[in-house]
Amino acid sequence: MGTLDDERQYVERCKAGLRRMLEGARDNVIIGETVAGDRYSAERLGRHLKSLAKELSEEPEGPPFFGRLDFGAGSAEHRGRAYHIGRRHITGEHGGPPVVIDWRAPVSRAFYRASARDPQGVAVRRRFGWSGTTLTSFEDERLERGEEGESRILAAEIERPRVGPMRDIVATIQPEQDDLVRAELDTSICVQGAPGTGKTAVGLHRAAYLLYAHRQRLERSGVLVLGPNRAFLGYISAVLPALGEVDVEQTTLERLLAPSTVPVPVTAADSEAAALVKHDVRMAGVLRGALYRRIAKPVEPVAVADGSYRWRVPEDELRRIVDDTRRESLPYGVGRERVRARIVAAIQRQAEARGQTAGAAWTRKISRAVTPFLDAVWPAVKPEEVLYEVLRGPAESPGDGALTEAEWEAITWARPPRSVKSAKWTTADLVLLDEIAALIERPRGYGHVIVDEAQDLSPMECRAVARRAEHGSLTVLGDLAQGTTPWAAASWPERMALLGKPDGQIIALTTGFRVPAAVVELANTLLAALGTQVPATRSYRSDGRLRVTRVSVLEKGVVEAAREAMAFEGSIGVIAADADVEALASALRDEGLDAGERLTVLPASLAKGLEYDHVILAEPAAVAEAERRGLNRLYVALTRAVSRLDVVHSRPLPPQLSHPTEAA
Ligand SMILES: Nc1ncnc2c1ncn2[C@@H]1O[C@H](COP(=O)(O)OP(=O)(O)OP(=O)(O)O)[C@@H](O)[C@H]1O
Repeated sequence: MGTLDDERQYVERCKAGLRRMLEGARDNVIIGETVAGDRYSAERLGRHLKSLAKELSEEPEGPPFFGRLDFGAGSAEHRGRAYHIGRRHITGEHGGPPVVIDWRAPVSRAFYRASARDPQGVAVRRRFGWSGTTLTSFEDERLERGEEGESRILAAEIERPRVGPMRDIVATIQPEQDDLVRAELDTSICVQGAPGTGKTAVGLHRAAYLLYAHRQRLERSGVLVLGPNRAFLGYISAVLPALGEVDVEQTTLERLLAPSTVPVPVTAADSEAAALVKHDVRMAGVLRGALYRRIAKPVEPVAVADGSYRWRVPEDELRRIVDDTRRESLPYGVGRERVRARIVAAIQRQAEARGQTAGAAWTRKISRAVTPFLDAVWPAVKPEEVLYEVLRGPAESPGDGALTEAEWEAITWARPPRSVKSAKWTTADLVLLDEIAALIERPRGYGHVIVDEAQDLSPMECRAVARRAEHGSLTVLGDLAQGTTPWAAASWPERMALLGKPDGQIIALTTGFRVPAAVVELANTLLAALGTQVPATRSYRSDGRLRVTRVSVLEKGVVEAAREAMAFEGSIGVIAADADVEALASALRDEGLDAGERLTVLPASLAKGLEYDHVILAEPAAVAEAERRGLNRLYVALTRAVSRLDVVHSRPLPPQLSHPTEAA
């Protein structure tokens, strides 16, 4: 079974294996550069090998493995074998079996799933403890003998003070999480989970798993991760590269849509009333109507001069062509070209009937000549031209009845810009422009899309995501209780339908790995007021501290709390209503408690998805009052702490939040 010394020697074998892989990769780069098939494949191969070599050489030297499985008599396939399991596969000596198996390989699954009740052939599961790159300990569970216990190494990992960006959880993925990580590629799933149940972690590990299990398919089609904002993306961006996956596109919906719609950044803002209408799913019908209204009935024949002859396609034939094409429900841009092709074909038939042969050059010439007709009946159009028309307001009658007069009024420009070019667009407009762009030409799709904080997506945003996953699958992550947008989801089945996957499975995660039990208890007192039905959760963490302090001057109280927090290890987040941030930041600065590596002052509106070891939540009442769904925002802010939460308030706590010291 191996002592600690044996295992340390094994670490050396792993290091040697990694060196061999690196040398091999470098040699291959040279070979790849000289063995050129065609230039394209040589370049591709070269790039691939270079990135492998680069990845291997730049990889931070972390522990080469975190676990080991020894299979016993109960396993037909692996009986008597032992495997070390790590973040990446490490090849063995002389073409022998690998010294470390990738955590995503089928055999590694038992590491996460085996239990005393269902040992899955595993005699012993070993977990390793590391201090940096030094192997310090291990723990064994003799599963075939029915031994299984709370792991200290697991508990230490979960309770470790947080610093810096998010880390991977490969060593400690829990069985209910593993189920989701390894769900089939073709299955779309929706994960409802309370704060800190590991939704984000699961989503990122699922991306890594899918790329491993379906590399070829997904390298072609791509994997996309969508997060709520840049701060969040910065926080999660290191996880996938640490797992060896560098080709996953991680972005926000706004950044994904902007380049394909308007090349300029968003410079205008909507009123809440306007945004509500623009994000409503009925806008899809309004936009479709506005686009297709551009198609006109042919009112004269097409006449094309060809040398001394003039070809004619009569009006009724043209009408038939336009009507037939419309019925085919093609994208608008494809429809236009289809009409062109059909007119050219009609002329070609006439030419052939006269004994003329139609070569490629002739066809091109006729195609071009048909353009003025096309421009009249099926004009080429840009998305912004269509939206410009819509936002100038309905011409005579208020559209097709999809919106009420008041709704039209809300979205109509008070002072319409003079031209499309001078129009200023809002973030909601980006979504509308994307909808129109997709009606004109189908957007690029992905093999798999992972959407985090999906409860905040509007119906129109859901459609934008759905389009990108039309031929792929989705992992939807969210928490109905953390919905803070005016259009936040009230139910998952409805959202999954809008996301184009009505049959997606909805699964709940119920164990929290971030927030200590005492803090969860306080946050949960808000749930009743949030009006959402979410499953109860249990916190894995019984440690941690909650302190609620009433002070007379908020800034002073926060400074005091921050000073005390500095005595502990780990990151500190001061979370406040957006309007209070500046004053608090300057008070902290004045006291020499500068925001830096350890301490961050952040507005409640940006706290979603993030976590800090120690959170100081300033004036909950101000957070709750700042917006319509302020209590949901407060729930988010209350659930960011890993070890300690300090609630500092000068005004009474919101009545929906019940805390014993307040009641007393
Ligand atoms: N199996 C696990 N082992 C160790 N740590 C874990 C595990 N699962 C989750 N965590 C940790 O718990 C914390 C919360 O995870 P994560 O951010 O993924 O939760 P979430 O459900 O997305 O939370 P929120 O709803 O607040 O955004 C992270 O620090 C994560 O690394």
